[in-house]
Amino acid sequence: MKVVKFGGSSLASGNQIEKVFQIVMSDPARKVVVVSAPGKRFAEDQKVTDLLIECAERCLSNLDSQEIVAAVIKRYATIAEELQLPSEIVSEIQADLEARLNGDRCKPERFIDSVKASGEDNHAKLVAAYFQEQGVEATYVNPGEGGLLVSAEPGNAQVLPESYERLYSLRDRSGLLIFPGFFGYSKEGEVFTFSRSGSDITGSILANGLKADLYENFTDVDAVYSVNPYIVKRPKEIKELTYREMRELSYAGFTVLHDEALVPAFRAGIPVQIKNTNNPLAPGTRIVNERDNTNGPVIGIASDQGFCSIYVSKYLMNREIGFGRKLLSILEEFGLSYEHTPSGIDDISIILRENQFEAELEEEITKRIIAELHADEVKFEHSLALIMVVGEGMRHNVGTMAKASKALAGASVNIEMINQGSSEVSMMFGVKEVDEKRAVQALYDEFIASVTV
Ligand SMILES: Nc1ncnc2c1ncn2[C@@H]1O[C@H](COP(=O)(O)OP(=O)(O)O)[C@@H](O)[C@H]1O
Ligand SMILES: N[C@@H](CC(=O)OP(=O)(O)O)C(=O)O
Repeated sequence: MKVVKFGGSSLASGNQIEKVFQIVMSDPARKVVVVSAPGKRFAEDQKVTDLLIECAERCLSNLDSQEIVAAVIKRYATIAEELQLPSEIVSEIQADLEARLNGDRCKPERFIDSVKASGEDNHAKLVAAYFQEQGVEATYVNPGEGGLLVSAEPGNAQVLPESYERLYSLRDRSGLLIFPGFFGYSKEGEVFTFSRSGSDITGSILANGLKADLYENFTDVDAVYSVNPYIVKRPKEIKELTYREMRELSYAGFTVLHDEALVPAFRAGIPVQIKNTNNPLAPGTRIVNERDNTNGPVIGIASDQGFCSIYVSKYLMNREIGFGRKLLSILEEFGLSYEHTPSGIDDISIILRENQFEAELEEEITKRIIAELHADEVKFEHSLALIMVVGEGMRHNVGTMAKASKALAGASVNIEMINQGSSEVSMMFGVKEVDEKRAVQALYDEFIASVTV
């Protein structure tokens, strides 16, 4: 039995949904279909989820949202028309969205989640209606009724462990099950969404809960490429990679799969297959527990922008008990989360996402670190990109770091920081954002383009 998830791009139009129908029907093992909200049909298009967020935020600010509501409804109406579905389905979607927009606004973040979740919820109903029109037994499943319980964290929900057992009973239902991605219900019965792109997480949870043989994730590319195709033209496709490799890569910028979408499948030992809705015969990429190391030390190179570092130095920092804890607790008090902490004898850098900062906060943090930790120097550095070089083979190869540094030097890229992950499957380089593309290309040429598999 297979759980199959289709992303927003795969469900963006009537024509795309027809392809989805053909794919699902071509394999009787495909039992559960997880759907996203309609995504972009072309580069400048807007995702329905983005429209819904804008709509909810306008409502909260008491601004007129009629135009955006109309744009959302138009997306569904166009799809329904293309699929020749009766117009009642669109009226139901409109009534549902209006009810949500007229709902309780006392807790703004929960209000936003309820509106946001309507994108997948209503699309699952529409997709189920289309399958039924084709004479197929297909039922929409509400995540609350189906057993997907999540923590009450708006926009960042986590699955509750008891969900898995509850979801198992979905196996007994007959026909296809059309399940909306991206959200679940708290124990109190309220809607909470995962973080953005979280329909991938729903698919993985369902694969685990239903003990599926395979979790297929259909998107708009033939495979996971060894590097972001927007940075390097026609990069090599990855045939197979491990959960650990993919988790590191998706965390570091391979947006093709949400970085939290691997753990549920991994825990149940279920392979994940990335496939293309627009080219379903392409084999895609398989994510498994172990693979043969046939590709050299590096399998993929991911990068992401928008980081900053706080560099703190103090002579004899290494001998001061509790220095790191005190430093991190200052950040905790400001509600900041950090990504990495490379350190030396007398210094430490803390890498954070830049979007958490405003200029005044920077000043306050600097003052507190100097006053409370008596640091010799505190320095903020902005506009950094992190590049993650990933591969299980790195554990068995000497000299990977030296080769990477040489490649970066050859491209005149200055390395701002280096961090070798304890897992030994990744190596991270911090560079200036302006150098990101050049650095990725140089590393790709060194480790991937030159290797023949
Ligand atoms: N290394 C990579 N391999 C493949 N796709 C990548 C990679 N890095 C980033 N992407 C992007 O991920 C996109 C697919 O993810 P996403 O847009 O979330 O699709 P969906 O709508 O199916 O959820 C691709 O179109 C591509 O632009
Ligand atoms: N629609 C949600 C959830 C999701 O997973 O979407 P997509 O499959 O289009 O990445 C979002 O945009 O965040």
